[in-house]
Amino acid sequence: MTGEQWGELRQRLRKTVGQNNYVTWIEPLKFRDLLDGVATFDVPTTFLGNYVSQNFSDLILHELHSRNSDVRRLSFKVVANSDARPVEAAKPQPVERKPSAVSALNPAPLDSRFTFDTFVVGKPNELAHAAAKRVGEGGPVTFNPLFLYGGVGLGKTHLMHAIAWELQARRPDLNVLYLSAEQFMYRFVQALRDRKMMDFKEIFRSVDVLMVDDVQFIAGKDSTQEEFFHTFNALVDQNKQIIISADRAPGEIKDLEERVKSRLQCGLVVDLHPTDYELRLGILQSKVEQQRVTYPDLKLDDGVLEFLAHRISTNVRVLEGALTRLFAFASLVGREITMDLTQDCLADVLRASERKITVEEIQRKVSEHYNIRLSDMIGPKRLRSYARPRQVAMYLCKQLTSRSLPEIGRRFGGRDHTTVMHGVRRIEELKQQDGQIAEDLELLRRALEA
Ligand SMILES: Nc1ncnc2c1ncn2[C@@H]1O[C@H](COP(=O)(O)OP(=O)(O)OP(=O)(O)O)[C@@H](O)[C@H]1O
Repeated sequence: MTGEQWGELRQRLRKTVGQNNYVTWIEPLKFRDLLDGVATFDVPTTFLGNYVSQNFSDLILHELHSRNSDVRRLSFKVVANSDARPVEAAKPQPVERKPSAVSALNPAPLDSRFTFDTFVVGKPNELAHAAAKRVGEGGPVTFNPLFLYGGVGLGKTHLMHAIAWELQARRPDLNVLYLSAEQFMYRFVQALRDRKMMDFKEIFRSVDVLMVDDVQFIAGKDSTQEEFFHTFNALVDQNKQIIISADRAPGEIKDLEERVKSRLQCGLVVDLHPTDYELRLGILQSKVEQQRVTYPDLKLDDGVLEFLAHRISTNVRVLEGALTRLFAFASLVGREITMDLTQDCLADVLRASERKITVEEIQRKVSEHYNIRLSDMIGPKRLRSYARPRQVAMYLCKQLTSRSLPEIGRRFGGRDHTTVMHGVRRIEELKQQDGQIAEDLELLRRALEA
């Protein structure tokens, strides 16, 4: 690609993203060069680079590919000051280094923000952090597997990525493969379908470190579990490190075969406990530092962080989102971050965390809204007139409560968490395509948060 071609492409992007987005996000990108399939752009701030990479890189790559460009990845370099720091695209580097068979797997990319440097340690997560650090050193395998578990948004994925980054830096000779259990299953099914099981086995058995996120996903999937079990054993026999995460302890994962459970338990099992006030405050302070890169002059009143750490105790993701919104809002309206502004800007988040919305409330509101009986929503009937409201309710439970998918499943007549996941995804899709559903969701959300 040349600067001129980028100029043309920008004009096409203007049509796709609309004038406002174009002026705010696309116009400031200055094409720098294209090297080894990586197109680099100069950007004025880290924030802009991150935002574009998270929200527009797929679109830009799509446009490039439709023009037969051989750009594989985008990278953004901050040029506001002399020590330009590269900001990698949000979905950038695959973990693996060697151009070996592993690269054919195209596993989950790592998030460049999830490193040990950005992970704040406190009482609730100190053991998990210490164990992850140890594994990240890449020394002799002492516990196998390392099994990390904990509730939603408590940092499991963050720690897994941090281990992978650390290993990549310290031991570039190792083949590190990170993927979600869902991707493991997907690869497995694909290999079966394409009659490429030998390749599949070879790839998985040739890694030095295997990391599987959200392993609860394979519960109830018999043949995937079976294959996972064999892969697991083969790697342990070769003394290769395995790291697993899940939303609960191995023994508590329903529909997981006993032999898999006991395998998972035989290494070091550590949990991430719900955050306490001190940890939340520490995380907020560290996130403020990060926001400072984008908003160096924004004034933050004393007491605001303490207030947020007290009031938002659901999970770290919510806390983080609240802070990002607060900074963006204050900067847009050109005001200091005072307590008043905080309460104004985060009214919905504060309300939601103040008044814990329960699964039962959601079920009741949704059944009233669709005029069906509560028992029909929870019961086994599969008619669309019950199934759709049920999926809407599941979706809202996932969005508005901190319940895990298995927990939600249990409250919907003992359904499997994969049924919930399917329901949630379906509504996510419909929300985009069906105005009526989008409106229903919005109404219900407002009614529940009121
Ligand atoms: N101790 C921490 N320090 C800094 N950031 C944290 C910490 N714990 C969690 N976070 C941040 O909170 C967000 C959610 O974390 P993460 O995705 O790792 O959660 P998870 O446990 O994998 O959740 P899920 O069950 O939803 O997959 C991430 O942006 C992560 O960086």
